[in-house]
Amino acid sequence: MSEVPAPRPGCDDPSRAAVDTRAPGAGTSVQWTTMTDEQQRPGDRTDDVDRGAPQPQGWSRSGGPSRAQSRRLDPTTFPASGAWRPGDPVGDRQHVEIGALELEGGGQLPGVQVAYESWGTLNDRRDNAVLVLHALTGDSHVTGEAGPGHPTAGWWSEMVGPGAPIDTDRYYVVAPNVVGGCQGSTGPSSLAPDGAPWGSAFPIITVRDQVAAEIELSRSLGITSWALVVGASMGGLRALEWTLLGPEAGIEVESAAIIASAAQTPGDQIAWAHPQLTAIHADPRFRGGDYYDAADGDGPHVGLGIARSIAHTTYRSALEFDERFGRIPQGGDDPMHGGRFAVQSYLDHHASKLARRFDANSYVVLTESMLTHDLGRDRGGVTTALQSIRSRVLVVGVDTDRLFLPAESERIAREVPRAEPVRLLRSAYGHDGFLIEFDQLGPIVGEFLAGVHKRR
Ligand SMILES: CC(=O)SCCNC(=O)CCNC(=O)[C@H](O)C(C)(C)COP(=O)(O)OP(=O)(O)OC[C@H]1O[C@@H](n2cnc3c(N)ncnc32)[C@H](O)[C@@H]1OP(=O)(O)O
Ligand SMILES: N[C@@H](CCO)C(=O)O
Repeated sequence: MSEVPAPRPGCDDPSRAAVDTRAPGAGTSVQWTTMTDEQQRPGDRTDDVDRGAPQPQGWSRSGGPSRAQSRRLDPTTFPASGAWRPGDPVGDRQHVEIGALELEGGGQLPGVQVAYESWGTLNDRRDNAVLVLHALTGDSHVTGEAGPGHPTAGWWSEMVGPGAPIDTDRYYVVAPNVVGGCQGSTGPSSLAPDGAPWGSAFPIITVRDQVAAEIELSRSLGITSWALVVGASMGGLRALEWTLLGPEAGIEVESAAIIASAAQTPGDQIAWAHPQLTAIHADPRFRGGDYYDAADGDGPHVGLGIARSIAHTTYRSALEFDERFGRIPQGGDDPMHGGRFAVQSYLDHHASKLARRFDANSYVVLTESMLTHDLGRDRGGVTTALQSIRSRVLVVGVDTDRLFLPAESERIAREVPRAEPVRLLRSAYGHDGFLIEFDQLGPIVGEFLAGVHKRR
């Protein structure tokens, strides 16, 4: 690797993770972190995904070390669904009812509600609105603390706020929860007209359906022009669709920023998603999608956790895993005696975190919407669709992204008439670079937005 980023602030915080001073990563300037057993919270001690009944420890029948070692967590720490439900603390959410949504695949989703958060003030000219679109397991909590109603702190606090690149002293920022998700907009955990959660009956929805709901949200808010629609990853898919569906619906998209995303989901990404979906479907506690009345610990947290650990692998880079974790065992574990390597513990940790805060059906519904994403569908192909975009467009990729390859970003920048030359974040972190490399991303987005404003 020719270039590595500077050490990240916060990585040296011993309460967060122990600095790994062992061989992997030595010689690079990246301050990789890992974590000792002692620093894990008690509930996460051997992390994380319930792997079934306790296994015998000790020696195998072959006389060699046994592979079987219990890593069982208390399954009751996993809710059947981590979805936000009516009656839960609303936090900073607001809700609008948009009625029935006609679906691209046919049929309709009745009684749709969109939950969103907003910051700043819409000016008198109504030309300072910015729409921020979250990724697969993100939500409307773009900035702000974790707290009642918000399981995680804002995922883009460095990007959105007073004086930030998307300056809420200047712009009115709106972030909806995606339809099909689990944080307050209608999704599989919502109640269907029969009064029971949708579960397995929730229809297939597409990225265009999600954007159609966001267009109705715009109308409800009286916004007929967005200064910027910005999204990363799955949010970038929606932002791209916005550039075409918005104007068709009479809503201007003055500019769009498409970050670590693609115009059409490639086969490689479909392949990565397949075992994730299979893991959820294969979990007997998924029950085909009808698990909402299950007790804590009796929901599909195993399948969802496996899906997340596969996905998380694609969100990071091979370089990081090799240099940050390498072959280091986790804490006192001995992989020769059934213990884990640190990278396994790390993936288990992210698996269990998501399984506690997300909903398995939403994971399936949103992943499927990503798989069918194709900007060119019914528009004469991707190139024709990209060439018909009239908005100013900023395209940002991450050089080590192995999920949304930089070539996907380059294609968008090449084909969209008013796109700027592609910008690549240089990062060791892969796809998640858009959640980490704020020193690079902040100025890129901030200057683009300032330029849009200036050119008016
Ligand atoms: C646009 C959107 O909508 S984003 C979607 C919503 N956000 C997400 O899904 C983000 C999920 N989180 C992540 O992907 C990452 O944590 C990021 C991108 C936010 C931050 O990345 P980084 O700062 O590099 O964090 P990293 O990947 O090292 O994870 C840190 C966690 O791993 C834990 N960890 C590190 N090493 C180990 C280990 N060996 N064993 C177990 N856990 C470990 C840390 O203790 C820390 O735990 P915590 O988050 O519970 O405090
Ligand atoms: N960490 C992000 C990556 C996918 O863009 C998410 O979970 O949504």
